[in-house]
Amino acid sequence: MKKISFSFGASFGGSALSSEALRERYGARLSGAMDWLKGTPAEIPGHGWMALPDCGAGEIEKTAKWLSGYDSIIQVGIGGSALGNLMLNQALLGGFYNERTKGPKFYLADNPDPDKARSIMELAGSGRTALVGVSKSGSTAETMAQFLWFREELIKKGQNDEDLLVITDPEKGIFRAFAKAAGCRSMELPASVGGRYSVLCPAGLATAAALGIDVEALLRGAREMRNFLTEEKDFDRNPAMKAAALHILHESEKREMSVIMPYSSKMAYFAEWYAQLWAESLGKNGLGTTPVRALGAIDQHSQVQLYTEGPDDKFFTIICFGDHGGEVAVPKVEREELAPLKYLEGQEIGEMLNLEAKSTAAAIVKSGRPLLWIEMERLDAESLGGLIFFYEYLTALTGRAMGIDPFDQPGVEQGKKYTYGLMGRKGYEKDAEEVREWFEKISAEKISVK
Ligand SMILES: O=P(O)(O)OC[C@H]1O[C@](O)(CO)[C@@H](O)[C@@H]1O
Repeated sequence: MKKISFSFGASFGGSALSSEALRERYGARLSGAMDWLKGTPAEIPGHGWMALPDCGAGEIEKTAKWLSGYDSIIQVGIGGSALGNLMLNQALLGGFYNERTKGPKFYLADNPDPDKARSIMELAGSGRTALVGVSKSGSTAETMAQFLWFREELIKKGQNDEDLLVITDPEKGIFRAFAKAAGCRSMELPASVGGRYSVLCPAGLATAAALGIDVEALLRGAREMRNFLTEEKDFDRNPAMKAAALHILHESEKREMSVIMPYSSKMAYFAEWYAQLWAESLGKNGLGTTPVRALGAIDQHSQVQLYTEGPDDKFFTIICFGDHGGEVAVPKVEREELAPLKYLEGQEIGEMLNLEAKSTAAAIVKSGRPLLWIEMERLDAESLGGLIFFYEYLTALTGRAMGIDPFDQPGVEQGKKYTYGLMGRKGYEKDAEEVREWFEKISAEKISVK
């Protein structure tokens, strides 16, 4: 794995605590959380993601080979069953993949949006299409509704259940029952892995491998990061322990937002993926910090005013990349009226992005706000695997040290049940009744403007 470095020099901001006091206050609690994370999935439900880097890519590569024979792949899934794929594809294949590829085109239907679904089907055209359904629970309404619709569309164009792949719990759920009965291809989303921690299992990797992403390298990077983080006991040498302590400290001092701001267009979905991981894992029992996705340099021109002069309620992370690849340099400035732009002459745009990251970090720190600076030598599969594992471990560690379960999501389950009820699913009648009662309250005191 290429180097990933974590710089904590400006991570206290307005907090009066010193590094020594941070270690003293949180060190033992975090060591305890690390010991807890050494448990097994049998002892800790939802803990199976820690073993995923050891699973190997064998079965995934086999399925990927089959998928890559299609003209297009449509994946349906939402939340953890989509964001990991979107993140991997954007970070490692770059923009405009479908326009450039000689292999299958890839479409991900997450939000149930009729316009998007129709457009995907149109773009897939008359070529052969594989439909991949990803759902841990095998029952999420958005995913199941779209799966049923796309399946029907495939049948209309003469395809059948041999063109389906279902990735779901090994035993439970409607999806598994369907895969068994229909005899279609299926892969396991391990029972011990929750959706938002599932990117390094078939849920995230099967279609990624079909598009040419180096899955072995991703897993290798994750493995190296895991081995480092779980073996390094020294608080001052373990970036996950230090970062977890800082997040807890800042939350306790009312810095209740966690801003993540990578400086690369390829990492916009990384911030989305992180937001689910962080919010769904840690937002419990009245605790948690709100993840804020930002993207450099775009958000310099949108949010940085608030970051520097708004309330001191955020802990910032900026992620910067040593090598952006693809040389794009500003040409010679010859026209006289453009002379003030001569300072840009010969400058690399990728380098400009990095200088902007430094400038934004400096401006944030100058305004007294806390900031963690992460630098990745390169954005490749191995390093991304490392960064993914870092964030999964950091999240689990922070949650445990905060005294909450980082692997459940009872608050989202309620909304899912309400939707089932409103859509007439059997067994959820009481939920439907409840949501109607709440909605009476919500829709009172209405002001309509014609
Ligand atoms: O993979 P599933 O079970 O369809 O769930 C999709 C998403 O819905 C949630 O259960 C709730 O939003 C997430 O945890 C999960 O990633």
